[in-house]
Amino acid sequence: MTPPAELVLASGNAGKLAELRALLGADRWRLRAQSDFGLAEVEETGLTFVENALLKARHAARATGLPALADDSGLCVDALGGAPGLHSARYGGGHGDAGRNIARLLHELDGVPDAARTARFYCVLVLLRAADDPQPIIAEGSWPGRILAAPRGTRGFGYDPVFFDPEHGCSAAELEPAIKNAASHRGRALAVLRQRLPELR
Ligand SMILES: O=P(O)(O)OP(=O)(O)OP(=O)(O)OC[C@H]1O[C@@H](n2cnc3c(O)ncnc32)[C@H](O)[C@@H]1O
Ligand SMILES: [Mg+2]
Repeated sequence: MTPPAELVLASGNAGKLAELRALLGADRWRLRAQSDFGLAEVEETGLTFVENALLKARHAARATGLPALADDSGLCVDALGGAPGLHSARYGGGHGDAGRNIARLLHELDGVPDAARTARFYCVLVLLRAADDPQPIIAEGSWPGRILAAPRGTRGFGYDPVFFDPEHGCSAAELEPAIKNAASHRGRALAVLRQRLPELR
C-alpha cells in the first residue's frame, strides 16, 4: 500500500488546523502544519478571499516543495455591509485576537435588533499540487447564522462564541467539534473540494 502523500496545511491558525485535520482524516494524507517547516505567515495582500488563499497555498508549496492546502475565511455581517469579511482576523486591531475582534463586532452592532444581525461565515479552500500548479482546486462554503448580543460557549475559536447557528439553536462555540465540522463553512468547502480531488475521497 502506498504511504499517504504529504500535504502542508498553509495556516497559522490552530483552530483551523484542528478542524482541517479532523475533516481530512489521516488515512489519505500525512498532514503537516506550515509551522513544522518554520514557515512565517505570508502577507495577505489579496482583494478577495480566493486571492489570499492562493497566496497562502503558493507560499507554503514553494517553501516546502509539497502540495499545499490553504484556507482564507471570515465572518460577513449584513448590517455591516459584509464586514469584517476579509479583515476578520484584524478587526479588533490585533492579529487573531478573538477577544478584541468580538468586542469590536459587538460594539459595531450595538442596538441592532436580532432580526437584523444576520451573518455568514465564509471559507475558501485552495489546493495546489505544486507551487506552479496551473489548475488550483478551489472550493468555497458558507454558513448562515446571526450575531448574538453576548458570547456563549467555550468550544471552537475566533468568532464562534457570538455566531448563532439557527439549525442547532446555539452558538458555534456550544457545538461539539464534529457537529460544527458537519455544518460549518469549512466543512462545506471541504466537501466540495473532495468532489474535485479523488485522492481526498
Ligand atoms: O491566515 P491563516 O494563517 O489561515 O489564519 P488566520 O486566523 O489569519 O485566518 P484568516 O486570515 O483566514 O482570517 C480568518 C478570520 O476569521 C475567523 N474565522 C475563520 N473561520 C472561523 C471559524 O470557523 N470560527 C470562528 N472564527 C473563524 C478567524 O478567527 C480569523 O479571525
Ligand atoms: Mg490570515
